[in-house]
Amino acid sequence: MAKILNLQEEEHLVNMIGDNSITQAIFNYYPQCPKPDHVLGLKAHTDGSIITVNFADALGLQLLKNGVWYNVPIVPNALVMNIGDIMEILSNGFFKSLVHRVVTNAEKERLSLVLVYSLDLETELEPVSEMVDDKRPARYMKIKLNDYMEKYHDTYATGTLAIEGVKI
Ligand SMILES: O=C(O)CCC(=O)C(=O)O
Ligand SMILES: [Fe+2]
Repeated sequence: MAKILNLQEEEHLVNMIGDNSITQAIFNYYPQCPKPDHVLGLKAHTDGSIITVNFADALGLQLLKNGVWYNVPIVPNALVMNIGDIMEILSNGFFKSLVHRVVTNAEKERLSLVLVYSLDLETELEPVSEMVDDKRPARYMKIKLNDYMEKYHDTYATGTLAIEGVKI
């Protein structure tokens, strides 16, 4: 990703990942649902991660693009990766955190294993300096990851997106 951003210091993003960086493994179980039109498995959100890796056994994950929800297909033995809020902030908005949700299924249950790769909670999050210049000033305010995650959980509960709250 540092290469895509053309960062001089290619290891910069990797070097941000230290001994206290957090990886969460989340196992989601979605039972069969007799009323999939009325019940979501997981409401629309972005992940508060650098990147997220997802492995699921059935359709259900949907992504939002230009106001339209699309099914993420199940490709045998393939992992799905999505960008999270941390990467959107570090890249100064070059990479976008993916809005996604999970719909329920009347026919079958669903299992997913989600790996959420994050940083040390003490990290001061802000766009990396190389992604900021006069033409493209910082689009996200500086915030400690711990404080960001607090906002993230509050906004998740209210159904809004934390990333919107740190945009300048
Ligand atoms: O169950 C899934 O496929 C996605 C779960 C998810 O988006 C999450 O745990 O953040
Ligand atoms: Fe998610």
